[in-house]
Amino acid sequence: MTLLDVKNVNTFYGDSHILFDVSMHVNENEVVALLGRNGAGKSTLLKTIAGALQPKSGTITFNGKEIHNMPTHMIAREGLQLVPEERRIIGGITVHENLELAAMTAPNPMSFERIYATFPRLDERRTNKGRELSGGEQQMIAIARAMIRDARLILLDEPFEGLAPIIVRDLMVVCRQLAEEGRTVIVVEQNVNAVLSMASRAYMLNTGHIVFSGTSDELRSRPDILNRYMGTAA
Ligand SMILES: Nc1ncnc2c1ncn2[C@@H]1O[C@H](COP(=O)(O)OP(=O)(O)OP(=O)(O)O)[C@@H](O)[C@H]1O
Repeated sequence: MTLLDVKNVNTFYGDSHILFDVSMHVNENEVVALLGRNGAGKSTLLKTIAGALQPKSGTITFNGKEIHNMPTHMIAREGLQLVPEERRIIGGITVHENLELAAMTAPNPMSFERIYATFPRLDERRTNKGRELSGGEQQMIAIARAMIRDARLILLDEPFEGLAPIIVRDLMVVCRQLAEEGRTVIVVEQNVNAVLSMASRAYMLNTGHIVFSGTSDELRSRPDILNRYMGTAA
């Protein structure tokens, strides 16, 4: 079943036209990769889907409901959560308090024990302040907050950026678990190999246009596309 349907979306920053007639869809339980060079419009698309930016035209339907005119907090209540690149962990409070804050605003929060079972590292660091955490641990909290709010669709903006390979491997396992638990994930990443090994399908954005959509296997077999739009062959 289609969970998210983006149709002919055009998004602007002021007079700057950034997304051009972007269409994509995501089925329930899929992990879908969104790829493209720096400045291609990936974050802009995630923000548009999450309601942080309003498209000038086009429609976005989530779980059968039109969401493109809804404010972010209402879209979040519908079960769609953006995990932004900058993570936004609160440094002055503990790991557990960061999670409690997320749970407070959720209609059906997930139990802390399930979160800690998924992230044993956070369990060990429960009483540490946010500012004392490594980049990987901060990313775990950012994903855990979306899980605690019981999001059906999680938008991950460059979750592996700046993280050590061993942490990336752990987070990739978590991303796969999210889909196995019945959640759906869109992941923006520069790390092509990592993201294609998690995602079943991929979209490529270039200067605000979708220039490829297909399965991860199809994209892997097209080094010409990877070279042209990302400057890298997977
Ligand atoms: N707040 C803003 N105001 C004006 N232009 C912006 C703003 N944010 C981004 N842009 C521009 O929009 C275009 C798309 O940016 P976006 O951040 O969506 O790209 P991206 O594919 O996510 O790249 P990156 O990997 O660098 O984050 C770029 O040309 C960028 O300069």
